[in-house]
Amino acid sequence: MINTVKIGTRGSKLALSQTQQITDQLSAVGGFEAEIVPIKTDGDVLTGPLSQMGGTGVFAVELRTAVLDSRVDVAVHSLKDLPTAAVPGLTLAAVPQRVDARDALCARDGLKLAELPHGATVGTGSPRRAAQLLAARPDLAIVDIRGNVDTRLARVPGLPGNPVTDLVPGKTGDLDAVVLAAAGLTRIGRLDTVTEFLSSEVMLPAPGQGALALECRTADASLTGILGQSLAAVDHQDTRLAITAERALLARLEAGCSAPVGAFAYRKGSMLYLEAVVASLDGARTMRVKKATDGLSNVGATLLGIELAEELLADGAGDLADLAGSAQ
Ligand SMILES: NCc1[nH]cc(CCC(=O)O)c1CC(=O)O
Repeated sequence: MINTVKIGTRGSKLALSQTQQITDQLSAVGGFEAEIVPIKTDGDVLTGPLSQMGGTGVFAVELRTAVLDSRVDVAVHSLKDLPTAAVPGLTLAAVPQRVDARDALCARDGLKLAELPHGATVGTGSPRRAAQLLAARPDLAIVDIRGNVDTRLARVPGLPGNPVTDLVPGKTGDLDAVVLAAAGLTRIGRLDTVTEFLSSEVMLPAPGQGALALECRTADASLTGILGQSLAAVDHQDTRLAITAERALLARLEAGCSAPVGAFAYRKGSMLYLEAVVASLDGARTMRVKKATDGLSNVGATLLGIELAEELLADGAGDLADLAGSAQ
């Protein structure tokens, strides 16, 4: 029997803030004490372009190991950073309600995407974002950036909340815009930097973007235990359906987290819709598909994802993009 529930998370400001919120909910529902335990992950330690670090799940592996080792009882992940392959001994016990899944443009001088000057510099480390930006605006100069959300925002001069800094190439104030997930900006209280929320016609988010994943040891997921019950209470069925479809598509494409693949699913009435895009890295060629199912179950959602992936593969998505997402 667990007395104090240990909740593992990455140590970034974003991770700590989202973990604090969900921990408050969990302990309120379960009536137990909870302690947040920051775990250092490879993704925090390694430097270099994220898209070249190879492999999937740099952020997730250490957290998962900590749960398996019983250093913590629950891991809180950003769902989009969680590899699709199941890990024996771990259960995805809760997927809380998703927040805004969109990507957001944070540009200087209040500019929107269409208003950026010809050849403007836009920072992102994500091939998915780069490809879709270039599909909309082939003239843009995409700059590979990484670091935490505040570090990325600091690259754009004059954004609300940025520290007052000079232009330092490669560091501060040197880009016209950056693109980040609206969810992350909300969670650290910096949504006021957004100059445009990118619509799904322009940019489909990463599978799972805006959602969290709570993993625990399979033995503790049982609904007879207080932890399993509390996790079940924060699970959100529509979000789980959506992310199940998105992740099934990603898995069937055998695409890594840095592949130029976007996907977004949502329930409307009695139907579950799934939209997806696969793009060449230069944005010159994109394939977009959409499909719906009335099978509102995890099996129905999984089949939807698989079927849409197979449509993309039959249309040649594998030739369009390096889906394994290794070298750029
Ligand atoms: N890969 C980094 C990452 N992982 C989760 C988020 C925040 C958004 C979310 O929870 O989906 C971010 C930052 C970003 O993409 O801007």
